[in-house]
Amino acid sequence: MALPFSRKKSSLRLMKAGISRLVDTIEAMKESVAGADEEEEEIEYEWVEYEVDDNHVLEDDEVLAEDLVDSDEIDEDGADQTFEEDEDDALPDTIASEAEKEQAVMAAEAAELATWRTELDALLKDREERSAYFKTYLSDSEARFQRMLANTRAQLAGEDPRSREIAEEAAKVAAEDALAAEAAPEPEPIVQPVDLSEYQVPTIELLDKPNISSVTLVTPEALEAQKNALQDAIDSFAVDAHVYDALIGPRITQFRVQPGMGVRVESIVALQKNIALALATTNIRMQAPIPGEPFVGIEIGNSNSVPIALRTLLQSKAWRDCDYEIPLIMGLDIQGKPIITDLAKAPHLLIAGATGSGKSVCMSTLILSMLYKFKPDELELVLIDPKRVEFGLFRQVPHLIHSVVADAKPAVQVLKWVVAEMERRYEVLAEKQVRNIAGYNEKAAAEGFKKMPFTVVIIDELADLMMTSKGDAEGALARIAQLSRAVGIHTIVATQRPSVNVITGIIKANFPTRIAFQVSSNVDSRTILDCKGAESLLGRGDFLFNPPGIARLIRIQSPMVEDHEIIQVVEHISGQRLPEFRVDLSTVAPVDQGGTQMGIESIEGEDDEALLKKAMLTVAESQKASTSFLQRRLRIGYNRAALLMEELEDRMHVGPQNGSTPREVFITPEEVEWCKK
Ligand SMILES: Nc1ncnc2c1ncn2[C@@H]1O[C@H](COP(=O)(O)OP(=O)(O)OP(=O)(O)O)[C@@H](O)[C@H]1O
Repeated sequence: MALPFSRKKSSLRLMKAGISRLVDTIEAMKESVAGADEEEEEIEYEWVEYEVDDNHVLEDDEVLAEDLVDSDEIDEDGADQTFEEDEDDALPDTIASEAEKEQAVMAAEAAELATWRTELDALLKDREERSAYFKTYLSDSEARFQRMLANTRAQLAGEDPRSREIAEEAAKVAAEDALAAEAAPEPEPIVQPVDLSEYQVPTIELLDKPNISSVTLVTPEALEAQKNALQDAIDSFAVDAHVYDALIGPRITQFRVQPGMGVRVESIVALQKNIALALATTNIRMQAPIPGEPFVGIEIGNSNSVPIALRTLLQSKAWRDCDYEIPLIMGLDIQGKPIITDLAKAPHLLIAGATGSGKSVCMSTLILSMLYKFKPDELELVLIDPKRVEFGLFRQVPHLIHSVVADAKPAVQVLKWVVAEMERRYEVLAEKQVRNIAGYNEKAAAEGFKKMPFTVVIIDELADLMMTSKGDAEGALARIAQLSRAVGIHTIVATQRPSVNVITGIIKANFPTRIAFQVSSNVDSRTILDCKGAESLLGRGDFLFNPPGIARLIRIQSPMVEDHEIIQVVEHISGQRLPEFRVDLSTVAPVDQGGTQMGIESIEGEDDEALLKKAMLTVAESQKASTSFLQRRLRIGYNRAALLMEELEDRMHVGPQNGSTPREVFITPEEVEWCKK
């Protein structure tokens, strides 16, 4: 048990006194033993003197040896044997036993002494430690005191002591950094800095000139004829509404119809099929009402149309005056007004539409608008093209940080890399104490360090990624979509399969800005836009867009870009600089192969094939097709039943969902007899 220092000190004093007393005792004993030896020698010596002096004349008081002892006790030499024996035996025995005792006592005391010495050593060590601690404490206190003194002096001199402290701290950190920098070699920069001061963004001469002026979209006569046919159709159903006027757009004409007093807009909407019949057209779209206007809009395709040139839009005032962070050219609206959106605000874009509806052309337009705006050090591009045909023309673009990804598996890995890059960027922002990329780039301009580029990931077919590894692809996309806006990472994702297996709830929730090209059914339209309408589009670049922050859809015609235009632009910029790929997939975890269980492919798995056969038999025999019906009859979950129903629809065994009307069933029990085998 450790004693308090004061008590240890006093016990030390006591021990010291005890030791000195013990040493005195030992010395005294030693002296007494030595004294006894000397005494013995003296006696013997005196005895020899008596022997030698034969002629000695006795004095009165002297006694002869013969008087003291019997004559037989004295030998011939006169020596007294008895006495000699007594002296030899008795005296050394006493002394020896005495010495033994003393030795035992000494050994015991030496052991005690050793114990005391150990304790003493421990106490001394403890004392040394305390002394070292108090020395450090003292020097710290002195430093603190000096600081206080300096602060007080600074205050007296009218300075802010905190600024001095901050400066001192900064100097300390700088010194530590310098030491660390000396110790660790400078890491190789991933991308070698390249002088881009000479870099020229492409000129509009590289794009084709528009020839829209030479085409009459709708002749006045045709317009008048359409207007009359529309009015007749409305009148023939005894609905009080008046065709007010028409707006002629690049692809469609919108007739604005004003309902009469007390007429419900629904009564006009109900005439959609009849109006299509009267105008001998298929694709009619109605807006009831046109947001913010007292009209119902009836949109009919123009008899003539001409592709819109990207060049026209790049020359427009809207583009030139645009101050968006990442401006994207979308196209022309119904009135022929250029529509440009800001990807930084979107901040991600989901594009869906049937095959051939114009998605790839639209994505090429979006890429070109970025290439016309950004230098390679301002924008990084990642192009994922599982179809292998769409982005091939862009493979030399210097903005690319990975070669165009053609396979789904590496594509998912690239997405994982983007997640890691996003996290790295957050650390960089934190280091510079800024909240987002805009703040970082402002600071970079003010302080002269390198700006952070925007990164845009463009995926041409999401379905392929979802089939390869649904879990990983969906997880990575959701994570990027949720968090990457602040660090300047954006995604544009397209698919031609607008089913719930591809555009899942998670994807939809994270991609609020969506584009719907023409789709085959209103169910697909609802999957993409949460409302019908995309099934009535005209195809070839005609799309509906819900812009960020606006709660209504805009109908837009996308510009057309031909392959030779893309080639010319890419040659122009790649002639100045070639891409330097910095994405390192070896740093990313491998792709999870188990992610397809819930995907589209799962229907085609062994167990699911059996389930699909059961579903076909059930639907054919009952002539009923609804998800909840399948759910009950096959005793499966809702998601699985919905997946089966979708598959039945894809295989044209059942019709599409049409509001509350039951789906049509196109298969008979005889046709699916084979499913029983
Ligand atoms: N904006 C447009 N203006 C005029 N024509 C267009 C436009 N967009 C597309 N087209 C026409 O439609 C065709 C198909 O377009 P695109 O390849 O973009 O379709 P897609 O939706 O990507 O099809 P898929 O999903 O099969 O790749 C084009 O070759 C072109 O002829």
